[in-house]
Amino acid sequence: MGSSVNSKPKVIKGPAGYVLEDVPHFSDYIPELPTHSNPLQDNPAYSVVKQYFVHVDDSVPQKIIAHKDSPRGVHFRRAGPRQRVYYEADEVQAAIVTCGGLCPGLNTVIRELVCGLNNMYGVKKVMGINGGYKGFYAHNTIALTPKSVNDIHKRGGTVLGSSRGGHDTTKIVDSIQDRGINQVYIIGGDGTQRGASRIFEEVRRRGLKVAVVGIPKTIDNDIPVIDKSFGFDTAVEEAQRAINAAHVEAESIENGIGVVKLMGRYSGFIAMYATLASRDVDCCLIPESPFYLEGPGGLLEFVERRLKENGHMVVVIAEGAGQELVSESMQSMAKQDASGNKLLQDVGLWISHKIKDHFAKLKTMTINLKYIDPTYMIRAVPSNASDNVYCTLLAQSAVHGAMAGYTGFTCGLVNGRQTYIPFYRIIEGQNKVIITDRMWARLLSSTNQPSFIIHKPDIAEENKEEQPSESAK
Ligand SMILES: Nc1ncnc2c1ncn2[C@@H]1O[C@H](COP(=O)(O)OP(=O)(O)O)[C@@H](O)[C@H]1O
Ligand SMILES: O=P(O)(O)OC[C@H]1O[C@](O)(COP(=O)(O)O)[C@@H](O)[C@@H]1O
Ligand SMILES: [Mg+2]
Repeated sequence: MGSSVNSKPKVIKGPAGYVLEDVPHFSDYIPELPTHSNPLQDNPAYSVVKQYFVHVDDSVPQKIIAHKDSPRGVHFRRAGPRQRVYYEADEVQAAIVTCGGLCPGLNTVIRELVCGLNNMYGVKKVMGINGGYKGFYAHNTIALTPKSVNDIHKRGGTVLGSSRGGHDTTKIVDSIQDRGINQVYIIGGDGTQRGASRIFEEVRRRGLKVAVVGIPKTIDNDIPVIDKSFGFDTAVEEAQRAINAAHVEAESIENGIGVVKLMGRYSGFIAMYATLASRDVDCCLIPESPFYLEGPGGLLEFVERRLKENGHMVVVIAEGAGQELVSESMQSMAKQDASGNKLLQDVGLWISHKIKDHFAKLKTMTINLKYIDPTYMIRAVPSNASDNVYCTLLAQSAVHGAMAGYTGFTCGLVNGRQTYIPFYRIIEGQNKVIITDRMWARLLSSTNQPSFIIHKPDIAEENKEEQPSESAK
């Protein structure tokens, strides 16, 4: 593992409560590095753009809703090309690595990093690290050229391969030094960005001129601060196809029930957006909103009612929903994957059995339930048009930032603008659906499903027990 003394956050304060949570720069720890004029100023495609270079003081506010007297609040550095760069083209040896689970758009980001480095800055030496973090020290590298990556954006997955676990900071930074790498582009989710932050700290401790740049990836959309992660739109679109199939099946048979499981380990964004987009879903269950099955206000009562009203229904369940219920009923222990993420039980299968058992016992209604699990199919598709454009902008922002000498940052869209966000802000928590926010209220009103809060008998009982009696006060 690297240095235990982490670099301090760079926070710059201005008038009227303005705060810039800035990102590290080579000049913070390496004095008197030479700079060069940005080659983009002679590039015919870009040289015509007025004010193509981003002003040094440009920043993007984290919150755009403002009150008359409220302070200006937290800002992030605006991404984009700078007038001066810290590398000459033939000096750069870039490396790209993809870590964690698959996500639509990974290949587009790889392609646009390679093409962006080459076309905008004339960088020819780009290598791919094979198979995630452990590839730095356990596998051979792959040479990447604009020609070799030309068509990869049309394919799902990652041409570099990926993995969980295997993050060894010292071995990774040794490999970076041994291979002469001076720009590292690390594409991955929350776990990956934590690993990237450790790599940055070790690189800085060793005083190396190596830009460490994170590009946030996760179809779960659970990375904080940023508007959304790439591949999320594609995943929601693909989820629609599964929901459609479930609806067609359910509608075509008496008392038909379609159950669709979608990804979302800790955050139910895909399930929520797919439900809102589809209009065919009767009930959406996510990890953030606990539910219960039996009794008044429970899921089974609701299923009965919907079948009586409509003759069919569709349930969408995020894989991380109701995990406590599944563990309770199957008496199983919590397990972890190689990266330390919770390994989930198949809640879709479990809930399908519970619904079937309920109606079998009830004997008054025969149901026809079809369970669809499209999770890995959704993750493996190539990105759609809007995600492709998003991936391109992210990759180009990453390249501009590294060339300008910034390091220890993740690129991200904040209020529709590309920004550079310090690692510590990205890894401090997880983005979750807030069930007291308007979006979840919109969902509840569109499905008319129970909120599972008011009537839960157990909660009422627990509350009763927790109330101290008059004599105990
Ligand atoms: N706290 C951490 N410190 C260092 N590396 C980590 C940490 N958490 C995860 N990683 C590494 O990041 C990589 C991807 O993490 P994982 O959680 O599997 O996926 P994701 O990045 O998509 O969340 C793995 O190789 C894992 O070892
Ligand atoms: O089976 P795998 O490949 O470990 O991945 C399953 C997990 O990967 C995800 O698709 C994405 O998670 P990460 O972004 O952490 O990789 C989760 O939704 C899912 O729980
Ligand atoms: Mg993750």
